[in-house]
Amino acid sequence: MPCKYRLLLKNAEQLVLVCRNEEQFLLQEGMQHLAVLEKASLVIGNDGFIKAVGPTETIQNQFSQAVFETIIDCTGKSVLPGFVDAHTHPVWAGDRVHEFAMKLAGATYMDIHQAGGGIHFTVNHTEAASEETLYCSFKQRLERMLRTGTTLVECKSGYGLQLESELKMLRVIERAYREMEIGISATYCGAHSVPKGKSAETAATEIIENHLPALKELAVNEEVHVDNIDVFCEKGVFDLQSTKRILQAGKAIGLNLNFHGDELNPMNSAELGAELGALAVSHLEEISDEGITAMAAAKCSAVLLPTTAYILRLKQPRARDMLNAGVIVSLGSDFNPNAYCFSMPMVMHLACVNLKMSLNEALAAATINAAYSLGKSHTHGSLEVGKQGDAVIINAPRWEHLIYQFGGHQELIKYVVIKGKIVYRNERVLGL
Ligand SMILES: N=CN[C@@H](CCC(=O)O)C(=O)O
Ligand SMILES: [Zn+2]
Repeated sequence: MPCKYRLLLKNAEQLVLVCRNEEQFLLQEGMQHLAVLEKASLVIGNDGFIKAVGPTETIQNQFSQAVFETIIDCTGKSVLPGFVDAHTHPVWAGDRVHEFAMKLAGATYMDIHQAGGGIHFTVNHTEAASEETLYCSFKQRLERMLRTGTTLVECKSGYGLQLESELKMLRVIERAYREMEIGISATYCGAHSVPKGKSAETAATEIIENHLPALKELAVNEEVHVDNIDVFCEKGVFDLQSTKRILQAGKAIGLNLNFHGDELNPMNSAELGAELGALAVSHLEEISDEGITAMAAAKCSAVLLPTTAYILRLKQPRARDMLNAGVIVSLGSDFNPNAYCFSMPMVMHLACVNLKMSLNEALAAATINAAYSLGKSHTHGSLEVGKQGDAVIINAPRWEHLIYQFGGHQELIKYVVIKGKIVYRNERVLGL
């Protein structure tokens, strides 16, 4: 009886493994020299995991008797690992296109927030929306992410703030986790803003005493699972002390710490993340030198979000200083009603041009390092034997085209594969 496999990706011009020695993250030199095979093939088994990767001829000989459910001829094409989007806010109602115009006219993010817009605007609309409505728009957003090559995405709650509304968002995320192919890392972000009429301190106490026990119970009953806990640690939102209390309580119920910090003002969030053993801190436009040193030593990943700095015209995160200091740099789209971008290829392009990262660094940050920031780099983020078979096949002989052609991903991406299944096939692919 011949052995059966789910998928063979045959004879790619370039097959980008990213890494080949089971690295959990890449730093410095490792990010500069990614593992890339020329004229290579990849085999994914019926369990959805990678069984073999190597030169076309070697794989052909090794699997000459095998039967494949699907074979994709990748001649003239390149294969990359599916992208990992390390930071998104994708469940909400009420877009903020009107605020985009206000920002272009000079209003700052905090001007709008303090006037009751921004997150508050979205919280009001999300509270009024039914679970079904939220699910429908969320599902479409996930499909749009998938079409840009994202195969694992971090999804935050955080437009509920009140327990019932936060739980509604988490149920919506859980439903997609169960029903959709795209991988999801779920984040409780009830401390995304301080509810009107409350102080940060009382809001923190409410979260610690009511929200977190409710999450714990839902997890025990296997109704809703949450992977990470997030806080918006910012001047005028949650101060350092309230952030610390919430994160410590989250850690005590087994959640990974992964929070917003040092975005608009220097808060010592990076130092706090390192001290508490956070997996990641996001934004970091205002990080201190000490924060950079502390994050590098603690192996706390910096999730950089080039779309936010671009849209809000903030100073750019100091990616080069972080990379030179040995910080594990990751990337996320920050998709939310303020930064309406689904596309990791565009995020990588912005990271190269505005954050001065190299192409290789940007790809490592959007794959293996982003997976690390979610505690998933043992299964995701590279094309290595034993890992989940998530891949992006582009119609170009060199993988760099996907970053180089700004916004060109819609015509370049031919297939997106998750666990060896084709989850997106693009009929609109054109030549270079
Ligand atoms: N900075 C805080 N949170 C989001 C924005 C959320 C919103 O404005 O709705 C961010 O990561 O950019
Ligand atoms: Zn965010």
